[in-house]
Amino acid sequence: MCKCFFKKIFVCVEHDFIFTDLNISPPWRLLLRLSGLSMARVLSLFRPQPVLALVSRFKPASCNMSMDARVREVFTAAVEAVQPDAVVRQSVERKDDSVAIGGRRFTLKHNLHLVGFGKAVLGMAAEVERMMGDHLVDGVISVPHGIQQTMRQHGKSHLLPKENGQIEVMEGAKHNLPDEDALRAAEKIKQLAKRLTEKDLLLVLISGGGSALLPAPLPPVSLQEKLDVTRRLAAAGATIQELNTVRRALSVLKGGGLAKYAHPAQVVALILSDVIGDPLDSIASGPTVRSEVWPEEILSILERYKLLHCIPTSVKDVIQRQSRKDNVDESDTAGHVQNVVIGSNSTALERARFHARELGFHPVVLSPGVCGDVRSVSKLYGLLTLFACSPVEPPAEVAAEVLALGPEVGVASWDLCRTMRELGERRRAAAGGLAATCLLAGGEPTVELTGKGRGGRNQELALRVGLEWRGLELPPNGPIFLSGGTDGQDGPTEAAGAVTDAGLYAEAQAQGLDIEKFLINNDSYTFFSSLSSGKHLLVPGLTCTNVMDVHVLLFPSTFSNKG
Ligand SMILES: Nc1ncnc2c1ncn2[C@@H]1O[C@H](COP(=O)(O)OP(=O)(O)OP(=O)(O)O)[C@@H](O)[C@H]1O
Ligand SMILES: O=C(O)[C@H](O)CO
Repeated sequence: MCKCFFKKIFVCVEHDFIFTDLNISPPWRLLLRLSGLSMARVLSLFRPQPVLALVSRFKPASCNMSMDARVREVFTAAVEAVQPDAVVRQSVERKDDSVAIGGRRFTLKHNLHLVGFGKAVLGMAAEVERMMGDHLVDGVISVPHGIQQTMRQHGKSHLLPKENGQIEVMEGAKHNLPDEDALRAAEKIKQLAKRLTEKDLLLVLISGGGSALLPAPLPPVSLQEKLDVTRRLAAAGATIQELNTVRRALSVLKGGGLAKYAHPAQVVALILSDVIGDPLDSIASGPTVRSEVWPEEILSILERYKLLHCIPTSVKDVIQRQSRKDNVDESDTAGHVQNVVIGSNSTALERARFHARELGFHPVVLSPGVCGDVRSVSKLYGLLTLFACSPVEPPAEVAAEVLALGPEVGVASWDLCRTMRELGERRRAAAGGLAATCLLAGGEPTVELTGKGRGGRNQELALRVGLEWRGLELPPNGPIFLSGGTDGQDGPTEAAGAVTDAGLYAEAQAQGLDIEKFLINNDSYTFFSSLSSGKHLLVPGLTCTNVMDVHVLLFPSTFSNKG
């Protein structure tokens, strides 16, 4: 009886989830509920394209599904939540001749203009066109080289704007580096913004990769000079915040410059975040975010990475000239710019959490901000595995070790304590066995490149977790770990990441593969491709979105077949 009640509540929440996904307003929701239509029918009526993918998510969890299939399903659900069209649908509400975004309503009078830059904006633009195409006057988006063809090949044509519509799609920034094509796109975007009046509404679509797709160096700095500086900084290990602080200082459009050009039009930026903590000024270097440039700050970043002596004079001059560049004028504060984060790693983790529960696992979310070297991160997951799996209470030193790792991996003590407590409670409840639990995290760890092999941070992390598990006494049907990039591409490889189980080390040994040797050469892709015909690789193809990485660690139940 009690179980039935909770099931009903669960189904209601799940249905609300679908309604939100489809952007169906509350009165329609009520009508649809009363009509008794099945959710599959609702899905097919309102959104035929991804119907199969969504319907498949709502099939009951099969007891016969392998752990490998389940961990991959949780990842797929995470990526689905941040599909570019879905995030736009969920945050923009069109009603007659008006649109509500981020709690504000704007009147549409054939006054809508659109610009965008980043790896996910093609699909975002296609959805804006579907929802508001009748009021759209013009649009220019700057997207990665070759992305339209790739999307057609992957059967994702619904994420492409209409061929002869109002949106001009410009491809550039080959290999994620600013180039002449991206420069031309940036100039067109600037010109469009410049033409606007106070009657206009400019939608700015922003996602990861936007910095390289919107280059507009401040004269006399040339594109090549700016590229050289950012490249050297990246190679020296600068963080994305440091990199983009320098980019903002050398750019006409970054750091609020685009919003300044669009003034006095209303500017609304829809942002899909690919930076830990969603700092608005760092995502694509914040072209709609008011920013101040402090020469001392830029110079200290360049000094930190020992680059001060080798930067061109033009760059030095531009930095010194801006004693205090305030890129957005005061009218900005009067509310003509609105920045709205419409999707992030947390959005993906939230859906993953939901789906893990559907599959019968108790979800525990560690943090969406895991960073630091993959060695430290894999050590953390090794230690947390002890909390979930050890037959007796782990010694106090283990908790101390976890807490000591916190600052290195960007996770607060509070989150670590909460996670250890929850894992401990699950273990105690299972009285010496395992309780079906799903540990989730996200972020962007780093790899120190020492070799010349092929790999990526997700595959290397999965491999290192396999190594951490080597010495532990884990049940044969024990934990399974997945690390995957939500963009579908991990480093310069075809895979998004990999899946590791407790038997990985023995499996590699049996096939004559020396894990340590592969790790020294940063050759994780070659390792996983060679092991058991690549069955541990995660290869979803390009996903057309990017909210960094997702980590899923599943512990099965040893008390029922469910695990
Ligand atoms: N052989 C390798 N093994 C492990 N990691 C690698 C290897 N080669 C490159 N990498 C790492 O891959 C990262 C680049 O990967 P990727 O192209 O997925 O970038 P990204 O950060 O996801 O890009 P974006 O933020 O634009 O989506 C770099 O941090 C680099 O250190
Ligand atoms: O484009 C960029 O600057 C990075 O992807 C961070 O948003």
